[in-house]
Amino acid sequence: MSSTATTLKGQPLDKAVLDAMLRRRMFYTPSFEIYGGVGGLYDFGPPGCGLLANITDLWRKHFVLEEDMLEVDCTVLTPHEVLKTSGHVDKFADWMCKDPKNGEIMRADHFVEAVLEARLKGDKEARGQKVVEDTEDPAKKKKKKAKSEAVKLDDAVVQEYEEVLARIDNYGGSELGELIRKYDLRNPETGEIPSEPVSFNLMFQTSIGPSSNLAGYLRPETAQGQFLNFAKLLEFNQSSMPFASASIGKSYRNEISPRAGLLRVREFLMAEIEHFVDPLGGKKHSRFSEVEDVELVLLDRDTQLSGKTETRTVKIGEAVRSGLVDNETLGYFLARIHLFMVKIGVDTSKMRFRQHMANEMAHYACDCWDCELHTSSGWIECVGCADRSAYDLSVHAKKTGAPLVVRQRLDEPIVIEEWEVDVEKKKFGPLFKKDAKAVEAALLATSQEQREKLAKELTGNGKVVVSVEGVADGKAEVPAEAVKIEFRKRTEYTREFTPNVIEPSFGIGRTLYALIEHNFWTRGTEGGDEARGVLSFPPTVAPTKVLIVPLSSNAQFKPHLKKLSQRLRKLGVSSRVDDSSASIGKRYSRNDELGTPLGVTVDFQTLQDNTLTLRDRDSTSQVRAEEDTIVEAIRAIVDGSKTWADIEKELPKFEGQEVEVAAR
Ligand SMILES: Nc1ncnc2c1ncn2[C@@H]1O[C@H](COP(=O)(O)OP(=O)(O)OP(=O)(O)O)[C@@H](O)[C@H]1O
Repeated sequence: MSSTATTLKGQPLDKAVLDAMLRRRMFYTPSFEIYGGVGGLYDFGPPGCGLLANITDLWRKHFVLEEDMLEVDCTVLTPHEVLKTSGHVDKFADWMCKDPKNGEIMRADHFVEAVLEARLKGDKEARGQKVVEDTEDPAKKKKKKAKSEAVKLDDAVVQEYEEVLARIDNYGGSELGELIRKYDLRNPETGEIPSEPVSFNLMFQTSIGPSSNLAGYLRPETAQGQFLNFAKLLEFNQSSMPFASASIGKSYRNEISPRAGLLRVREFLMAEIEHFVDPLGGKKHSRFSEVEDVELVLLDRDTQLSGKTETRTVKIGEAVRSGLVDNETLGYFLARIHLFMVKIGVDTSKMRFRQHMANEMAHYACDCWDCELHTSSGWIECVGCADRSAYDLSVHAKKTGAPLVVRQRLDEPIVIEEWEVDVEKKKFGPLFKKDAKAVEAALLATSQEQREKLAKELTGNGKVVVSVEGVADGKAEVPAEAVKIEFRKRTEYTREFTPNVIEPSFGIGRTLYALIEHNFWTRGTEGGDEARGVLSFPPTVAPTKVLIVPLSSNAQFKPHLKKLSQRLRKLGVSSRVDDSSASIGKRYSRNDELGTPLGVTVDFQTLQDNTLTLRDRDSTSQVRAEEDTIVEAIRAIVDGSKTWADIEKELPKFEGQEVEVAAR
């Protein structure tokens, strides 16, 4: 597949034309623009809102309803302690470096990537080879600044650069610093080597309440709220496993250098699923057989490690059987993500699933695949699908002492001999006051080995000393009257385990933008005409489904327009009347740019026989029939039960207005 961006009809994508159209039609617009704007913040206009709402509605139907997921809506404001425990306070960071001359702050990995790519481009130019733009994600890069110079490189150097680029998401701060020094990477703007990369936490910090002593953050993902509600959700689900929770909501990340429109912003809509599964039994999925023949385009870890980006098309059943995808549940969700993307109108030739390399994975993940969509900004991660193992539930349980576990009745009881800790809760309160819970949690989180040692300490010294995070000196002394540690034998009738979590995490804004590019094309460029943009969204996601146009401003058309709008409204089909003075062709063109799939014209013949014309956005062909038939055709197209080709076969073709459209 070529990595240059093309339109739906294979034309080279003119980003400037598309951007101008999106601005003109107010899909989205920089926030606070009249104050100069703030990087990475965007407002959505009417068609953008329609598109967002339809994508999230389809998402809810495809995942939440189809799979009986338990939807929750948790708060954005999150106390420090929660995100400290989850690891975000310490690890949710990118590497940042600074130009010593002009003070410019850059994301270190993006900087290395941009400069190396510019050098490779220069090498190709020097060798007289064709340069293909956008080989990777320039949304991340200082593309404009990293201009290439036609300088030939050694073959070995080219290979080294390519290997670095294939693993660019894999480096830590010191490695990025080493690369900068080793390859003498300079900011093209100033000719300077940037400073050593330092870690920059991406969370927006705030304080909750007037006394400012409860530190908090705007959540960087919706996941934590779902984990903290796990025990209640399990109970809601009658303690039955596996099950999934889901949430749609805003998340916030203080990106170092937001750019490329909606692709890297500081406030964005996420739709996340946490599927809780028993870690024993190979993480099977009961509906895997329904998707095992779905073919996915995969870019695996080993291919990337060898510095390549070749993909292969594999049935997900095969990928799981061969161990390429770790387990059925992960595979099931990759296939379901693929099917969702197809449903909303993503071009499958511009979609791939890329496996994360070991160091690239988030601090909690044990296997991860990204669904990437190709755009004019290269390959963009739109969905991350990670196996987060038991990480989150375990750390929150350890910190709070809350039992974030599943208890299952065993068919055969088992006898267990082990060290047990009994805490005298009544003594703990007066002894440790506000730290009581943390001390208790620390004791209960001890391993069998530690308990054996502590038991000896308790008998020998009449007290134990345990490490407790967040208390003075990081330690607490627990006297023998407050705790018992004994080796006991017991019969278990239930099994207790911490579920593992498979998490598909969607960025709706990125998906929306990629969808726009995948459905964009232009017509009318033949014969020197100005290009007219079209967005060929599937009817289900199109912001407005029907444009209603009267032939002229004649007052006699008004009752028909009103009646038709009301009928469509009753069917739940969104429509807009355009009774402006522009020609019918212009009015249709305007709506082609908004992605409106159908157009109805009310003309003088309507007044006589109640017939209407119905126009298809993509082919511009039209049919004519009586109002009831047209309304039924609209309903069928919008709910997906019929296509335009079906309607064209059923209803008489109409040639009249097309002449006017074409002759504009
Ligand atoms: N700054 C952002 N702007 C828009 N969408 C985002 C942003 N960061 C993440 N997302 C979306 O949220 C999804 C899940 O987030 P995740 O933490 O996996 O992203 P990420 O790996 O940090 O992304 P990236 O590496 O591009 O920064 C991503 O697949 C993406 O669609």
